[in-house]
Amino acid sequence: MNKKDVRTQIIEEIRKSRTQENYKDLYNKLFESAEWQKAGSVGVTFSTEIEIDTMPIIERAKLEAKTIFMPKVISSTEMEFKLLNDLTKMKKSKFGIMEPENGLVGKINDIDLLIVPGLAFDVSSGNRLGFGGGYYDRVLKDYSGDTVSLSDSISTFKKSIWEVDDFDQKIARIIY
Ligand SMILES: Nc1nc2c(c(=O)[nH]1)N(C=O)[C@@H](CNc1ccc(C(=O)N[C@@H](CCC(=O)O)C(=O)O)cc1)CN2
Ligand SMILES: Nc1ncnc2c1ncn2[C@@H]1O[C@H](COP(=O)(O)OP(=O)(O)OP(=O)(O)O)[C@@H](O)[C@H]1O
Repeated sequence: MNKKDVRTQIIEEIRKSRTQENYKDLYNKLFESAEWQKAGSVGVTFSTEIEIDTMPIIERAKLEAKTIFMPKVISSTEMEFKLLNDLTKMKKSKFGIMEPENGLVGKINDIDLLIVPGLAFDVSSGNRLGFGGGYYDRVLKDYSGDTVSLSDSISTFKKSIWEVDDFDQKIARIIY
């Protein structure tokens, strides 16, 4: 199937049947992972209502005094990762995503662990289907740190049902 159709199908499924599945296991697996434990800095999004809530991850990172970076879209192809702290002002983007408005911009390879959002994951290959901006594909191309994604039952596939492109970047560890 083409990516667009798979996105539409998955978003529809999430809208009708994600009953705030119990994500505690996913968070716990993340916090127990070696990638998380050794990360001094993490890159994490501010989740939208159709995504797995990232607030527990942000809170835990704060508690563990990790440096937190959050993406902000700056053009149709680029996003930057801004340092998140008590001085950060958040603002809703035109795509409806809360993003940091101010703050230092981090270099991508200063981030030890990127928690990568997505709509669908092929857990056998690490292939990921995102929301269609290609933002993470571009970032991950030049990124050498660890990557983790959390995937609930709707988003988890044993094999990609979408067509995988050459520019698609794999996720090193999918927690599901
Ligand atoms: N919570 C969260 N934040 C995130 C991401 C994410 O997946 N989740 N991103 C992950 O990359 C980046 C933003 N991703 C975006 C992906 C697509 C479009 C976009 O162009 N949307 C168009 C429809 C495009 C299409 O249909 O192909 C639109 O809404 O009009 C915007 C932002 C950074 N922040
Ligand atoms: N490395 C790259 N260089 C140039 N263009 C790219 C690159 N990676 C992706 N793109 C472009 O981005 C567009 C969207 O890609 P794709 O549909 O795979 O996004 P996605 O991975 O689902 O989105 P996201 O990463 O934002 O969550 C594609 O049309 C592709 O042309």
